[in-house]
Amino acid sequence: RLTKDYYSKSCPRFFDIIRDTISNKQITTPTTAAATIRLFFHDCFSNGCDASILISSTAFNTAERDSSINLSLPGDGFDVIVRAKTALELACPITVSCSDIITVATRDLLITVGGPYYDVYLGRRDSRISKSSLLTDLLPLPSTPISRIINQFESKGFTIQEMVALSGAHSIGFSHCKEFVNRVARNNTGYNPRFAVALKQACSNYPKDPTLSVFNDIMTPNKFDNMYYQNIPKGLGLLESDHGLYSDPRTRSFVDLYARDQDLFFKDFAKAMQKLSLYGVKTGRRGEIRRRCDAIN
Ligand code: HEM
Ligand SMILES: [Ca+2]
Repeated sequence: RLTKDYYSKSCPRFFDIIRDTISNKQITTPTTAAATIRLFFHDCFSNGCDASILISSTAFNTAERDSSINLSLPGDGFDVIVRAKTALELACPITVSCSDIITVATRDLLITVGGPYYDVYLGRRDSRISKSSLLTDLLPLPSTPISRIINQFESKGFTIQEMVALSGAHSIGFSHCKEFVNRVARNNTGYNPRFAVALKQACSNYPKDPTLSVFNDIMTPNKFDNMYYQNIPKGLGLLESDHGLYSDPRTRSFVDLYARDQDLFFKDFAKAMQKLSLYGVKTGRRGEIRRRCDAIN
């Protein structure tokens, strides 16, 4: 029911407006791409791509964005969507859904950091609820065992290989020390010993300074490529869940595959992102076109 040309009549400049907004934002704030891709993942993985992640809490409701797992989502991801929505409301009022904006902004930002293109299907409607309490166990943590992560993806229709491909998003962006300091402190973690020392140093002032963070991919941190997979066998995977992909026989061969073949990784990542963008979408009366992305109409 979603179509590629959904806004061609009702908002002909839809794609141009989003592209202008994301380019300006990414040039001034290069962390925007990673921020938005993670925002998209967290929105889609919790009950479908319906922009429920953008809703602000009220006195009566604690929204998804205020659940502990989402507190580290960077403001720049939210900001770029709000900017695009503002521009789109001027051009075509109450026409474009916030969930379609997240989807297209994510695709376009991925390209600005060197990632692959994929077509997006449009016509999503936005959720009318966003509850922190509905998120329990839907999103993976770095400490979640790989078996459980596999289950979380399979229960949403994603194969093990698609899960490994999507994890390649950690080719860009960063993680706060809190997400991996426990692993650094342990023995036999699989870390390259020199990398472990460097991480200890980088996080030495933690938790006095909770903003301390490290690139997910220390080799090419700002470039979307297959370096993430090349790092893992060398003990340079940052999160326990990254390294875990090499410890489990079900995922290990895909890490090796994508480490050898960037074209295949790009092809599979693009396909999996398109599939993720269609997960649990709401159409018709099941959703609405929000006037503002941070509040239900
Ligand atoms: C497979 C299980 C996954 C786990 C356990 C996981 C966990 C995490 C954690 C803990 C961070 C650091 C957040 C912070 O400290 O600010 C992070 C960052 C990130 N994640 Fe994941 N993630 C997973 C899968 C994914 C997927 C499937 C995507 C997208 C398709 C994704 C995209 C990102 C991006 C782009 C960042 C960097 C964010 C930034 O720089 O602002 N992750 N992830
Ligand atoms: Ca990279």
